[in-house]
Amino acid sequence: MVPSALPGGPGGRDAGKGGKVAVNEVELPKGRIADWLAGPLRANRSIYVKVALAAALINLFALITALFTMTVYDRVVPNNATDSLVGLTIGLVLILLFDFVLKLLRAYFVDVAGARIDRDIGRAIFNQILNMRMDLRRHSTGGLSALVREIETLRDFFASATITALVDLPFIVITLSVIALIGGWIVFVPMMMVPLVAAGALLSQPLMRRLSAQTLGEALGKQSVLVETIGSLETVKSANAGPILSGRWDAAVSRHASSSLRQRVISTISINIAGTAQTMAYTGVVIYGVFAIAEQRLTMGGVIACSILAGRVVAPLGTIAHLLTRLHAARTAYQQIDRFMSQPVEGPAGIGLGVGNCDGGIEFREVDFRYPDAAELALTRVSFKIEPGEHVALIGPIGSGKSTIARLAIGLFPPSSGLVLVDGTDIRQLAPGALRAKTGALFQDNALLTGTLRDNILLGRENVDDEEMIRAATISLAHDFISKLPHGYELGLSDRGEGLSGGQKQSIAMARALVGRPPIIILDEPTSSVDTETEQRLINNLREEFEGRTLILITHRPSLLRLVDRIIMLSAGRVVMDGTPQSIRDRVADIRTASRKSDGRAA
Ligand SMILES: Nc1ncnc2c1ncn2[C@@H]1O[C@H](COP(=O)(O)OP(=O)(O)OP(=O)(O)O)[C@@H](O)[C@H]1O
Repeated sequence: MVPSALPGGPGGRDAGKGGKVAVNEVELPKGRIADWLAGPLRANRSIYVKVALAAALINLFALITALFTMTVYDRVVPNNATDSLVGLTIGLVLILLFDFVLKLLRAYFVDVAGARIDRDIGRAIFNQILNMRMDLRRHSTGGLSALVREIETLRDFFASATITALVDLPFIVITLSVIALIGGWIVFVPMMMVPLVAAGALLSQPLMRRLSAQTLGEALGKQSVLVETIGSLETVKSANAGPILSGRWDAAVSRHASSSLRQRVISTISINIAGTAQTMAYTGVVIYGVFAIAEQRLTMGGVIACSILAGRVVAPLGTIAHLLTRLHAARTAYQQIDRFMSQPVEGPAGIGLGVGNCDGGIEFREVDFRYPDAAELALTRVSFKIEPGEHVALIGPIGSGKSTIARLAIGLFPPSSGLVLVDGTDIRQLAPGALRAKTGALFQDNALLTGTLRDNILLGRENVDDEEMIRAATISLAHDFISKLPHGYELGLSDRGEGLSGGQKQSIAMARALVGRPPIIILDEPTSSVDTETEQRLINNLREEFEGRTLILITHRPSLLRLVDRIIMLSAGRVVMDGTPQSIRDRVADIRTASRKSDGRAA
């Protein structure tokens, strides 16, 4: 193998602790937003400036409209000055037109920013999922997909009323100043509403924070049940597991419904406090105005302008109260996504080594391995060296660690201790993609993806030509049935290869492992879904195919052992025998004879 420098994934950061659905509050590093969120927000800076500008102008127009009303009542009505009214009306219509256009533009820009945030954060999370270290995986499939959905909560928070509300805040002070200028002490009426609304919003915060975390955790739990059920519908039906899953679903839904109901009640209370305060400010100004007019401290137009402006003071507070209730949902979503995004990705930090000419030598040196959260080691002190071009079978009872070795050999999991080497290089130094490009692997789940048969065979090796695809499919016997299909290799498969039999799926997965002639082939139970006659034909095809390439074959089928020149036998995660098929057979026979003898003596 000739290592070459390749850009690897981002460097590992410390993993946070995560629960499947438990959402705990996490302290964020103060004053710093993570790059995955800060980047998209920064990229939208110019849009936010436009939105802020539009919001500022809209506020200004609101002030002008109030002053227009005052002028009409104080100057036009008493003097019957219809000429001035025409001029004022034309001015107002223009302002209203501007206001209308600006509000449309503001909404449009906010949506554009939202769509970009969605796309950028979504891409970052998807890449993190693709590169995630399997040993750090803590989320169930449903939990993970629910987490991705939380982007919407963040998007809504950052791309909607937030910016407008932030711009509205300084206008509270400006509007209060204008009220004071027009009506003097009357300004205290709307001013008194400010602490009332603020207190309503702030008092609900601790509860909202707790409820947001709880609601999100329960949403993840609900999604887990849903995804698990849909993904295993056939098994669920055949095992008659419907009632159990319905029970789980009902429990998850009612837990989620009850906490989101509580969250909504609290949020509605603080939003209604703001609404009531707005009405109180308006009517308070009118009542105060009656006395002010009587004492000739204020004109009728002044009172009306002040009442309109009083509403403008309290309205943004209402928006902020609403935002504060959403802040916690956004904060919880941010913490959860950040915890996931902070997990180290697979592959070496920074630059990973590429794999040039791969000879195909594989070595396990004193490898211990424990699955995440597992009590027992799945592999204990496993050592073996497979020379380039050697054909090795891994055999042993179920759960003895055969598939685990295959997973470690292609770097899906790093060893807990010890070394896994390919051509003498620790695979933790290799870029995972580069290593897997040199490996053809068939695992037990034979996962096929949505797309054509061609897409599924060429998955990850799109540069391979049709001739090579058909060659691989012919060897795996997939060509036998594909050539009889009306659409042939263009047949579209739906979710997970529905529409194909188990054996057909397996032969497609086998063709995928063989296509492009990778120097290392790993086959985990490659004939578990086929009949003995097909298996025999496959063995004949594969014998020649494996010539000069390294093969790790995991099997319970003795017939497949004809393809290998060495057998490694595992038991309870340890290598118990390692030798040629003949030597293993002899030793097994010796052990059986010895055990029969000792049984006989005991009898
Ligand atoms: N994803 C996982 N998380 C936790 N433990 C696992 C996981 N996969 C396997 N194990 C455990 O690791 C041990 C080895 O499993 P492995 O799949 O390697 O066995 P195997 O020899 O391939 O079995 P089989 O012949 O049934 O395929 C088993 O005890 C199993 O329970």
